[in-house]
Amino acid sequence: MALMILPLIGSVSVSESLVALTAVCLVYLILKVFQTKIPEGLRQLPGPKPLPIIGNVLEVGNKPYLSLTAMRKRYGNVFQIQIGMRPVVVLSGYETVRQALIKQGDDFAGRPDLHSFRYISDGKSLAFSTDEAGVWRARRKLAYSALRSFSTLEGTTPEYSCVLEEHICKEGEYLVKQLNTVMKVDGSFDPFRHIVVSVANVICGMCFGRRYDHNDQELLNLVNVSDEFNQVVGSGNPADFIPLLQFLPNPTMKKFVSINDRFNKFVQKIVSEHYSTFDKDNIRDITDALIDHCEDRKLDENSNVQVSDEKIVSIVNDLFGAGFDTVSTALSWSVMYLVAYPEIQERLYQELKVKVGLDCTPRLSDRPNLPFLEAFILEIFRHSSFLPFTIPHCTTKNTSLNGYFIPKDTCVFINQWQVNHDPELWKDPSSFNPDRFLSTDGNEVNRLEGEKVLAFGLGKRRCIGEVIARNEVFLFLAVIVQKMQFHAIPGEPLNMTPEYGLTMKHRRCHLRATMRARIEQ
Ligand code: HEM
Repeated sequence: MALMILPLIGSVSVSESLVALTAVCLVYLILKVFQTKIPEGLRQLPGPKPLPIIGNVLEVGNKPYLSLTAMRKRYGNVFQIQIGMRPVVVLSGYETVRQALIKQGDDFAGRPDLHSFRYISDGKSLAFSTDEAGVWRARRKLAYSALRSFSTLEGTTPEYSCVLEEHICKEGEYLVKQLNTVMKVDGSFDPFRHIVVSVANVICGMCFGRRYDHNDQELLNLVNVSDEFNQVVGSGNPADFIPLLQFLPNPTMKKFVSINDRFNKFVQKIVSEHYSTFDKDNIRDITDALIDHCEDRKLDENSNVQVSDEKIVSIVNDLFGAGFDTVSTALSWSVMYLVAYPEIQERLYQELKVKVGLDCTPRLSDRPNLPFLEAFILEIFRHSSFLPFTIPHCTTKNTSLNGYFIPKDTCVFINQWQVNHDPELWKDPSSFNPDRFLSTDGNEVNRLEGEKVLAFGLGKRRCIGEVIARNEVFLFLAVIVQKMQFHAIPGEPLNMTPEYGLTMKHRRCHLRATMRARIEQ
């Protein structure tokens, strides 16, 4: 999940623009009359001058993480742009982002009321909706505790420390077999296509108590839906920024609604099956646990925050949706970097060979013994910054930051990409160098350096799946690097340029892999 917006001006028609022009004049006049006064001692936000209707979209362009990083050089860590008719405050710089999201966390914990957000999970999304603070907090707590209890449950056999480890090890081993088979049949494979099914199976196991075959059409359709979702929201919905367009025919919006509809139907079908087979004495997965919570809550007369059953059960949409796209993207990028840096791939393999051996599958308990793999993962998050922005935030009251006044209900973008490539924070930020995260003897990860990488947001809205995600990326990578060696197809150069979207992905491509021979020991 990430920046949902930033419209491409090309998708607005002439008639839409004319109507919007009239509207903009009216709104401009109204805004002038009611403009909030800047309190004494505070300054007005700096930023580029906006054009009527379109604001600064031309300067922002289709790589906003780069253009907004460049603007920061001119306007500083807190500045304002206008997207369409909506003012947006852009935050950069590690200390400024920490100040806003941690020290002034409550002021910046809201979500903007964007038209398109109303279609995600039928407007009941935990991550995207404008739930009032008490409701959002109660749902977030519930989601967090469901995730925690269903990932730390005991595995089906004592060989696994927990069910999360069991799911990842089994799916990782299955992925290796699958890639080996595809290599034998086709001679190459599309990494994302296979990784996404393996990762989806881990979160499906926890949320729905089921897994899908790598050729299951229902799941593959859903994965494609998520790919389209990413593309549509990445290019933006003009109606989010020029409100009048909400009432006019809008092809982008139509596609967006249909994509969300297909996703919701997939989850809804599984949830209905759970309702009809629900047994209070046999809670099978997160969906059951949420249904059970609705039942228990009805008995709890002291509960002071009212959250509807629908809003409780729909938490599973967020967990499932957020749980596979992000982790698959991280892993798919990791494989691309392995191929781009063969000497790093070899070092990772040697570390696994020495510290874990080649006869047993790696486990979560191996994490402290594999510092180079940990450093590699941190550098993937930093260098790719595949979630260049957090989900947009919104101010919950009139506030100030670094001496600038920011009114209530202002949309706020957090530029994670800028922090991860800030030359004041990182030596030679554009080079891919996992060693930057290792102690001088190479035996330990430098945790303080690691904490500066922004991938999961910070503070009140920080990702609730972070621990699971980090464990998944670690263990999947350990399993596949131990068993396989990845290469580019000779004569086909690797394209590492990210495609802007909800999560930034590499262009779909084909790679090769060979099994590591066990006799190499
Ligand atoms: C590498 C993997 C992942 C990355 C990089 C990531 C990153 C993020 C980011 C940047 C946010 C927004 C933070 C903000 O608005 O300030 C977020 C929110 C969220 N993430 Fe993740 N995430 C990942 C995996 C997961 C997983 C596995 C789950 C669940 C199983 C998950 C569930 C959520 C939820 C529910 C929210 C919304 C929290 C809220 O609005 O209160 N994420 N994530």
